[in-house]
Amino acid sequence: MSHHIIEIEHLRHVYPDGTEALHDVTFSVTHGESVAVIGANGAGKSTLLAHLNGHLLSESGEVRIGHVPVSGATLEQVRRTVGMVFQDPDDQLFMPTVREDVAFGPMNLGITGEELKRCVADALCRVDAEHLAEKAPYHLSAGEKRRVAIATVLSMSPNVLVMDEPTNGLDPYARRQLIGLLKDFRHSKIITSHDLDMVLEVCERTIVLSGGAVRADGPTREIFRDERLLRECRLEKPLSMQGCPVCGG
Ligand SMILES: Nc1ncnc2c1ncn2[C@@H]1O[C@H](COP(=O)(O)OP(=O)(O)OP(=O)(O)O)[C@@H](O)[C@H]1O
Repeated sequence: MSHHIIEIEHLRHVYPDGTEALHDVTFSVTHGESVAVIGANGAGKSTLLAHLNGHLLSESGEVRIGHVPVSGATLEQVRRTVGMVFQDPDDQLFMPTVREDVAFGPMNLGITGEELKRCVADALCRVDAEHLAEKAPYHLSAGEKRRVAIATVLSMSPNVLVMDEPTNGLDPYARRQLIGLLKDFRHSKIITSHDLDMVLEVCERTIVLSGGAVRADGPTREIFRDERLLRECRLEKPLSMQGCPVCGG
């Protein structure tokens, strides 16, 4: 049996207007791995993530979750395994209250009664949002919305967590909390972000996309030490690796 939870082979994506957003992308992710996908604006990160739970379907190439090829026929099975947190929390929250939003996923999986209550309470607790349970999602601050959006995914206990720009809009305290949460999540995770300091802390492996293609794939610290690669892909070293601007150390 393959030890890969995600396998992507020769994936290409062309949008209806002819933009080739992904070009021959191939990589796999093993159980428990934390992988960052980084790249400049327009590099293809969100397009790649959308293929992992079938929001976009491949016309050319293949995406497999476990042994299951992602296709129209396998969407339900795939989405039980892959929990996706979107870049914009408003795409994830649509019920009258936070509690109902967090309960929506597990209810669809057939969970009811006390078990459902436990799932919801546990997910809200993990993102420190129990006090928001009865609030309307559209009344929440940007950071609160993001935490609740994460809870809607955690409540389904996914084996793979996929997050598009998870630290966007978070204040430093909430960002720090989120980093703790991500480090505690023991299953596989794939994260896109321009917050390269968070990437350095959370992900042991980094894939660099440039112009829709995989430009590099390796240990995060090695990728960030490669100044030429970063320059060519319009990226910058994380601040924590840039040394002290005063003493040069
Ligand atoms: N619906 C669409 N129709 C046409 N082109 C699109 C569409 N969505 C994205 N693109 C194009 O596909 C390419 C990749 O976009 P994508 O959103 O995947 O990049 P990204 O790396 O996530 O960028 P960012 O860091 O800005 O979020 C870009 O050239 C973008 O203009």
